[in-house]
Amino acid sequence: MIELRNLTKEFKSKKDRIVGVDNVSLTIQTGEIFGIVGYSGAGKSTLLRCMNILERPTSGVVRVDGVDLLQLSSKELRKTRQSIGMIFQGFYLVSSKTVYDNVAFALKAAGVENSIIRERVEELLNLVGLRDRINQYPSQLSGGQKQRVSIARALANNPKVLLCDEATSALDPNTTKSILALLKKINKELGLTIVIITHEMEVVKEICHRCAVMQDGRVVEQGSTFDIFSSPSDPLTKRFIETVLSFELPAKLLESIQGKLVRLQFRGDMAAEAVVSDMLQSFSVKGNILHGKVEYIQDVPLGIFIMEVNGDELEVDQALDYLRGRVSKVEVMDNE
Ligand SMILES: Nc1ncnc2c1ncn2[C@@H]1O[C@H](COP(=O)(O)OP(=O)(O)OP(=O)(O)O)[C@@H](O)[C@H]1O
Repeated sequence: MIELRNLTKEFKSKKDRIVGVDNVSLTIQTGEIFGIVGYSGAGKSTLLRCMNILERPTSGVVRVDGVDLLQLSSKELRKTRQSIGMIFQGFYLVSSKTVYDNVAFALKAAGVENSIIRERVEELLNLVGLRDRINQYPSQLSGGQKQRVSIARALANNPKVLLCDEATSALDPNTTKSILALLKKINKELGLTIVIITHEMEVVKEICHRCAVMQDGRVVEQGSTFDIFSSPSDPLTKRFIETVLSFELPAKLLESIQGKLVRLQFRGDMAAEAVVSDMLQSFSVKGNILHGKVEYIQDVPLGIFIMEVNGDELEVDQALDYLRGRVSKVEVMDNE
């Protein structure tokens, strides 16, 4: 478990005082994948780097598995850091070393006996699907393959936690998916706690069990990924969600709308069509579905439909009240 209590990090120069992280408290459970999202400058990297004291907080508490990292001596901290692996957007592989040596380096640095290093490196490269590249150099690998090597290196000393600093931001969408699938696999197979910082909500949707949204050094909202996607409350969170769940209706279509434009949200596996057809049978209104999709958030379906409802105003309001009783959210949209 990672516990951050009232964590603040200030950067001071002669002229300025910048607050990178501002009084953040978070608890990340053992074995979960936790996402931290925010725009550039929100404080994500600083917060992540405070989790292994690469950045020393100005105040607050950082506890990993009950150990207060700020109370450790430098030697104890170096030892503890071996249980916290980290990967980065820029991979940081040593270009003059082979894949084997890049991974073996982490084991040698931790004082692992030479006799078992080869076997361990092969095991790690099998895990990340790169056993056949063992003698190649980083320049001979694609971005996704380089990130796989850096994951193998980060896992070399059996960490309990893996911190990922924008690990997929330099990769194309397909490669991003494959790296996220690998992170999901190691989370499941090794029970590893993973913390991911990203500015892409798609990454959170894909693999995070829970997430926090950051702005100006503060956490503005946190919760389960499904709850954050289905009921975001902070305006910034809403903006992030729209990057994944937005519906653009053509201007021409919006102009032609006579009735009320309504957004229905279905949680889980409620049958959207059945609810709408029941409504049409029970009230003398006309309904027309204009857009809709079902997104899977952590394997739970979240359905969103946009429809026009036409008819006598009172009848339309009653029909919408009926919908409110059957689906998780009904919003009347502005069609200007
Ligand atoms: N070493 C530093 N010295 C001074 N200010 C810093 C330092 N590191 C970060 N900051 C400042 O702290 C704030 C948070 O930066 P941080 O890099 O943590 O944000 P971020 O959300 O990770 O953004 P990005 O994705 O662009 O890295 C910013 O205002 C940044 O300029």
